[in-house]
Amino acid sequence: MILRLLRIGWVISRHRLDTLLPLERLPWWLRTLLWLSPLRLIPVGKRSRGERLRLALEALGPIFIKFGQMLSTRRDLLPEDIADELKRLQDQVPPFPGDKAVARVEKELEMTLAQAFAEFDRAPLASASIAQVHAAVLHSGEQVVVKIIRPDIDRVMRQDMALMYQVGKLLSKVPEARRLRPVEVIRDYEATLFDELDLYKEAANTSQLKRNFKDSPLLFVPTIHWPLTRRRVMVQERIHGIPVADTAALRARGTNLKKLAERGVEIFFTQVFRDNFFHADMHPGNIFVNCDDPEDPQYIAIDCGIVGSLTREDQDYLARNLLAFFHQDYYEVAALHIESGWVGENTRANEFAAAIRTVCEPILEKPLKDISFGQVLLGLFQTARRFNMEVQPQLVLLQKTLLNIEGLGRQLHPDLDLWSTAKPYLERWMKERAGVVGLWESLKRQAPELSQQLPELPVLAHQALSRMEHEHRQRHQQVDSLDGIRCHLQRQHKRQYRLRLGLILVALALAWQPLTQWALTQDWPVLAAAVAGLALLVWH
Ligand SMILES: Nc1ncnc2c1ncn2[C@@H]1O[C@H](COP(=O)(O)OP(=O)(O)OP(=O)(O)O)[C@@H](O)[C@H]1O
Repeated sequence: MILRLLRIGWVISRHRLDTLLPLERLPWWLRTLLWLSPLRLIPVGKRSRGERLRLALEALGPIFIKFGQMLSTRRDLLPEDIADELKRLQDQVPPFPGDKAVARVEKELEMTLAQAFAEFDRAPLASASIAQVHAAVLHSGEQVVVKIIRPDIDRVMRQDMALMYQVGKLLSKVPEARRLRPVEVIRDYEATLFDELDLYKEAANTSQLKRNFKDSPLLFVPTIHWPLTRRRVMVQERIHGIPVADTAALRARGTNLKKLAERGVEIFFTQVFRDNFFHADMHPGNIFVNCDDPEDPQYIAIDCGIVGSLTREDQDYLARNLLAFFHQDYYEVAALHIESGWVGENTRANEFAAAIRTVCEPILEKPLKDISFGQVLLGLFQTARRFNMEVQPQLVLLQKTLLNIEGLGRQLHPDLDLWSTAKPYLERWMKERAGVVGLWESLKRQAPELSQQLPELPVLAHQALSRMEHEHRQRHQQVDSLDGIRCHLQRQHKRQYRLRLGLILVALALAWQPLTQWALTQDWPVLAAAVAGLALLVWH
């Protein structure tokens, strides 16, 4: 541990990472310490700050490299130049010897290699920072790949994470760095990293994704061989597609690249909205194409270590946000952010809408094919951060995936028009979700809960109505003279009215039986009062 600490200290000094800190904002003791340190004698050199940080992370090994890679996607937290440089981080880790791989497999599976496989290639097919992949053949003759977690990774990871936390804690004492929430970011990273170490999780994600796209012409997911899968070893059907980044090979096969690019977008939206389960590590290394029929190309996805899903509410808000963007209704975007709780409820919607307009208008001015969805979301998150938006890890994951999909799609077909591919999908989804079928589905899902809450229903309905009333009044307070805002509020009011009516009807339907029993035992003045009360509730 001490040795590792010394090494880290040396790497930080050699690359003069101290110059990344805003000296004037540091506490006096740290400033003095840095000023007295012999570190200042090392020349900074001509390299940019981003480049120095990248080189330092590369020198520190896989855990730090992966951390840098994750940070590079957090453009909501990092300056552009550093994020760009971190994107270039490569994890070129030398493979571990085949014998070690075999020993690990035998130990995990508790059987000899010959018992498990008919053939096993000791030379790895691929090697990365966390795992190594070997080709093998099962006794059934089926070709598979065996993914094996690096033998020493647990120890290195525990050590490095402990050190990272120390650095994070130190950074959070510096006011300027505290804004970046270093400890939280490190905690997020740790969770992702531990997830990647657990191949059971990856295997389970893969199975789920496969089920979601069963028999789909859009996406193929290889099968997991569960009897030979453990926490540190995973056996999976071998695929033989063309890497999606190899556009030359795809062209040579006469692949319909436009269709392929559009299918990428469709898969993304299907995963996010239909299945609420999306592959969140969609970099080109994990995507292949089955070109058996070049006019009908099918994606193949591997490495489902990182997946994302949104809450139903976030899913809803996201769809409405995107549609509001299509219609350039910034006030609606702002209102949705407040309604969803993504930004504080005291945010002034009109100010927020103006800020979003400033960011988005220049982007949306461009021809459709040049608009980046991912950039729009990024711009939005950056704006929202100024309005104290809490960082939403799932949304950041989604935005990163969207950027990947977009980048990939445009590489395949530069004229890809993401908006028109996505818009009908979103509109259809919203209609289904808001329509009778959606309402019925949602009622069915909530039936057990509702039946438990039935006796409390009148109280709950009353609370919901009061809350709506309160929100409505609050919004009115925010009204200024802008006509657009008034229109918006009217729309909102109508929507709330419909919702309230719906709520009352649902409450009545569910409580119908006890209500009729109760009504039979009452005198007519009591009944008349109850009917009048209900009428008031609807009319008000
Ligand atoms: N089912 C498979 N069939 C054929 N090749 C595979 C399969 N799974 C993985 N590979 C090969 O192994 C490489 C690494 O696999 P994978 O992405 O799962 O590992 P990883 O350690 O998570 O890598 P990284 O995190 O860098 O993406 C792939 O790029 C691919 O070349």
